[in-house]
Amino acid sequence: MGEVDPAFIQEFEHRPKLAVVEAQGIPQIDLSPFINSSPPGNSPAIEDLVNQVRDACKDWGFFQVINHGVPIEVREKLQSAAKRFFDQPVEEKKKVRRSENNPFGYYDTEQTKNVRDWKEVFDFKVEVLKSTPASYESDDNPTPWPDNPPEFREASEEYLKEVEKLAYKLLELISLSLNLHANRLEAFFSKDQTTMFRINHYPPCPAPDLALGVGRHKDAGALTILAQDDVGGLEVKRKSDGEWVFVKPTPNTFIINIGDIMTAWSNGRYEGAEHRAKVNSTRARFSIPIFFNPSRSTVVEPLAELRDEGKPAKYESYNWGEFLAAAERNNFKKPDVNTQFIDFKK
Ligand SMILES: O=C(O)CCC(=O)C(=O)O
Ligand SMILES: [Fe+2]
Repeated sequence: MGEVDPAFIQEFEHRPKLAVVEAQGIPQIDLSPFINSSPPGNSPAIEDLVNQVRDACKDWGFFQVINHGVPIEVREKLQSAAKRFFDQPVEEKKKVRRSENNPFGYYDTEQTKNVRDWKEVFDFKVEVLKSTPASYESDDNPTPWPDNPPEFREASEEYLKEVEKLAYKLLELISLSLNLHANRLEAFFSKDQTTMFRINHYPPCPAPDLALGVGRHKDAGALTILAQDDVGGLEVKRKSDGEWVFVKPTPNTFIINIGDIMTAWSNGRYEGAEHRAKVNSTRARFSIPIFFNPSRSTVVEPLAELRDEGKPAKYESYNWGEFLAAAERNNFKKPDVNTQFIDFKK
């Protein structure tokens, strides 16, 4: 990306510190009791796991998981395909670029809060069997799959299949942690889900003290499952003191964070945390988030079981399909003028 264009420079208060705060990092949770038993019973191990998930969602909005059931080979295959794709000349990558009519594909001019991000991305559509026509805007845009590397599509689809299983397990755990039935959230995802799969590539940056790979933000969806490589750069804003905390890369873990939809469903019991990605001057970094999102027709609102007279709804209802359509439109033209989740806070 060459020298640092002023469009990448963060305002002074948002510039990253190069020193790393690592103490008291996000919780690490071992999913083995839940992954290995199907259906999971009511054992003390499960109860303990559910308690850990509840604490992590409340205190951090973020956690890491180990023994998550996703085979390492599937992840490695995608990581090497992604590297081969992004290693190509930019003209090659632009053959599959995002366009005004199709929000999927390659993109290298993303902004967060009106400042350019030092990254390039490839966004995939998660194909689902359509049982009903989408109610808001067509979502008929297929992913513009690149010819090279030839294994890119297969590696992506295999990875998605495995991570989706993990996502459903996490939805069950989160439901249990909110004292809901394990399957309470599943129906929101069962048809026309709008899950989005992204590969972020952060090239080395000559000014890692001025720019960010991704500026501070919260994820708008329900749940994000992120794989990061061994370079490191993700920072989470710790709720207890507002400090930016580095998420140390740990091999074969996934980073889970709750998004704004979960904040609304839980009626504020859980709240997604701000996070950002730093860059560095020597090593390129990759991260692969899957934004696990419900169907377009979902009306997002605090779940009935989690509101009553003592705890009235803290958020207005909103239509996810409309929200997403506005975000997709604005993202191409003028980022960050779209409706924000915070607008729905009562
Ligand atoms: O690269 C990372 O670690 C974070 C990426 C991220 O937050 C996002 O793509 O929403
Ligand atoms: Fe994010």
